[in-house]
Formats: sequence, C-alpha cells, structure tokens
Amino acid sequence: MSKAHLLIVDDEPDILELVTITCARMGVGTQRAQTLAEAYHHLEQETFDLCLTDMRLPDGNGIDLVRLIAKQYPNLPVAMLTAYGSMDSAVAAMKAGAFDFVSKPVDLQVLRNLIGAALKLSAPPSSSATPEQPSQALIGDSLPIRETRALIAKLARNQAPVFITGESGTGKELAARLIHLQGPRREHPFVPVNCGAIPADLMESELFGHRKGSFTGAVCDKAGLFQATQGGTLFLDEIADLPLPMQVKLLRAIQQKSVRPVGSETEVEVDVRIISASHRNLDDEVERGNFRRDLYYRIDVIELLMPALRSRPEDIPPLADHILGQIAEASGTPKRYLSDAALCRLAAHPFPGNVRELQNLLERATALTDDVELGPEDLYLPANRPLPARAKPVQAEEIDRQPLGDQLDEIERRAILEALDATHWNRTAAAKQLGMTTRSLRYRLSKLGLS
Ligand SMILES: Nc1ncnc2c1ncn2[C@@H]1O[C@H](COP(=O)(O)OP(=O)(O)OP(=O)(O)O)[C@@H](O)[C@H]1O
Repeated sequence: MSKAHLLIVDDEPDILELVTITCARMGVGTQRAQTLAEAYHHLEQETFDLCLTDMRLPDGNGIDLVRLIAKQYPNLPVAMLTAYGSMDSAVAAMKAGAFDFVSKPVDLQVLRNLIGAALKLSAPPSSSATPEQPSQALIGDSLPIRETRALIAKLARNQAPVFITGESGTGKELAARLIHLQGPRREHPFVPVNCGAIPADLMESELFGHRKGSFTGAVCDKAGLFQATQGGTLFLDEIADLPLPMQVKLLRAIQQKSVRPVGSETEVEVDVRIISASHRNLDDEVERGNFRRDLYYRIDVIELLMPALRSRPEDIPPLADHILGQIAEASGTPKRYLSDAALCRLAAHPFPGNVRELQNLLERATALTDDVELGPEDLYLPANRPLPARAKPVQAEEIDRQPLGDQLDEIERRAILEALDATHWNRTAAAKQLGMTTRSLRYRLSKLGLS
C-alpha cells in the first residue's frame, strides 16, 4: 500500500515542522504550503489523504480552502488548526465542511488521533469493519428517507457535532448509530446516554467519572461515560433534559476535549464525537432560558431532521415487513404478513409515535392472534376500538391464568400504551396522565421492552 500523504498549510515554520515530524513517525508523508496559493497549486499537482490548514494565512482565510476542498475534492478530509479557545472558528470551519479541528498550541496526542481518524476516512472500509446489520439499517425508499440516508453517509465522514431532531420514535438513535458505524470511529464504542434518565445528582459522576472518596458511595475510582467512549461516539439523547449546571460542564468538555472527574484535580483528555438529539425544539428551550445558547450553538453544528412516518406512508409496508421479520426471528415463530386491508388501514393512521408505535402495534397484533395474515381488526387502531371481541377474552381470562407478576406487567403495559396513544406518544403528557414522573415512565417502558 502506498504511503499516506498529508498537505499541511500554515505560515508558521514551527507548526510545519511539528506536523511533518509527527507524520513521519506515523509513516505519513507531508507536503507543506505557507499560503493559500501554494496550497491550491499542490492540490492540482498531487493527491492527498488529508489536508490540515491554519485559519489565518497571508493571502486569505483557511475557510476558503475548506470550502474549495469540500466542493472540488469531496473525498479529501480537511481539518482546521484554530487558535486556543476559538470555538467560533472551529464551528465555522466544520459548517464549511471541515471534518474536525485542532486547537493551538497543538497537543501531539490530539494531532495523532486526528491524523489516524482522517486516514481511516480516506481508506476503503476494511473487511473487519462492521457491515451494516439489517437490524441497523434505515428501512424505507421514500424521498425523505433516501435523503436522510445520503446525509448520514456524509456526516459519517465528518467529526462535527451533529444534532438530530424529530418526533419520538422517528429513528434518531438509529441514525446516530449509523453515523458512527459508517465513520472512522466504528471500531470504538458507540455509547447512547438518555440524559433524562440519569438522576440529576449522579449526572456529573456518570458523565465524567469520579475519584474514590469524592462523595458518599464513591468507594473506588470510576471512569465516566466520556472516558468509556474514548475514540468513539457519545450519543446524548434528550439533551434538553440536562440540568443547567451540567450544560456548563458539558460545554467545557466539548471545548477543551477533556473532562475532570468529580473529586479530581486533573483533567483527562477525551477523544469523543458528540451526537445529540431531542424531540423538543431547542430554539424554544433557549428562548425560555432552559437551555444555554452557547451550548446549543456548539452541539448544533450540523442538523439532521428525522422525517415523521406520516410524511412517508410509502415506507410503512417495507418497515412493517422488516419488523414482522424481526418479531418472527426473536420469537422463533413463523413470519406474519399484513393483509392489503391492514396495510390500507396503517397508511391512514397518523402514527404520532412513528416507527416505535408501528413496532408496538405489530408486536401487540402478533401476540393477540395466531393467524399468519394480520387483518385491520388485529391492529387495534382507534377506529377498531373497543378492542375486537376475540381480544377481550385474552385480556380477561388468559391474563387471570398468568402468574401475578405477568398479570401486573400486562395491565401496566396496556395502561401505558393507552396513555401514550391518548397523548399522541408525548411521553411527558402520558406520564402526567398516569400520575408518574417522565423518568419513571421511561424506566417502565424499558422494563416492559417498549422503549
Ligand atoms: N427507518 C427505520 N428503519 C428501521 N428501523 C427503524 C427506522 N426508524 C426507526 N426504527 C426503529 O424504531 C425504533 C425507534 O427508533 P429510535 O429509538 O432510534 O427513535 P428515537 O427517535 O431515538 O426515539 P425517542 O425520541 O423516543 O428517543 C428503534 O427500534 C429503531 O431501530
């Protein structure tokens, strides 16, 4: 395999020297440019695997070079060298198409990590790379889902923070996982964190870790989720639920690329890509003073909107087929099919809970009938209610014959599903209706396998 080749663009001889030596130790060749004009010339003459450019150059701005590369050499990863603490320039560079940034003075480990990640981006995927498992594919062939798939592939080649929005159950976590699996971090962990599910007083220690004795119960040193993600992707779901003091600490961790465990005097360097998501409108949360504007600006460098299922009804048949296949595999029973009438019925349903609602609905349908073909009456959609007569005995008699724990689970499951249906799958409203906290509802959903 030929030696990887890096273009370094900076007018400071010390930086050119430092990058050249670091690359040489990694077996990477370098070409140097001190101006934009020299950089453009080298780009025309040679092929590179990575470009590293300073922001301020004698004949212009490095962002112009980032834009040109993004347009004319879309397969060439480009990273920006930025002045210490200048996150604004880093964000601007990533919005222009840079895949990452390094702040000056350059930390050698950060530089090595970045070069390593960039070279994986330009290398063809290795045979050991995780192929996309069918259970981790974004099913659907509608225009919005095809566009989403294309954007995910693009975002995978980038290290910029991504903010995923979309209604509950539209596949935000799945999209985050795919960005991770298709990118250079795929061999490192993908760590999903539900910010709404961690008790506020444990959040700092969960995210950043703690030192032994730093609080009652801290019986030994513990690494936090940031450290556990080292090299990989941290998915901060429901980020709007982060308490304000934690938002300040998260902002600091993103800016410094390091965290300080609770009770520790020293910072630990972390190389983590942040993808966050919320079904809430963060603009509104910022206006209400619930979410810090500066953090919003840092995490929302690139936005990905997951389309609602009702906006792409043509995806319902392939999704249903995929889900019925998963149910059959998990239960070891023959695969079920939807009748044409059932598919029509689904196409007319607004799906406030999106794909997760479709999953639950098909699980319920397969649990309550033995027929291989599922008809509209098996779906228990609002127009079918009250539940079809043949389902009622299951509820009344069979539940009675089950062990007490299972009976209670079944009753709880039904009450929760009804509250979710009634509130259009808004978990906060459903929790209120059920008289429990949102956190407790999330716990129950996960316990019952509904999350
Ligand atoms: N296009 C799709 N193809 C296949 N499966 C999908 C698709 N979209 C969503 N799913 C599945 O639907 C379920 C819900 O998706 P996911 O958890 O990613 O949604 P979410 O938007 O993160 O939900 P929430 O806002 O409630 O956290 C998951 O099991 C996911 O795999």
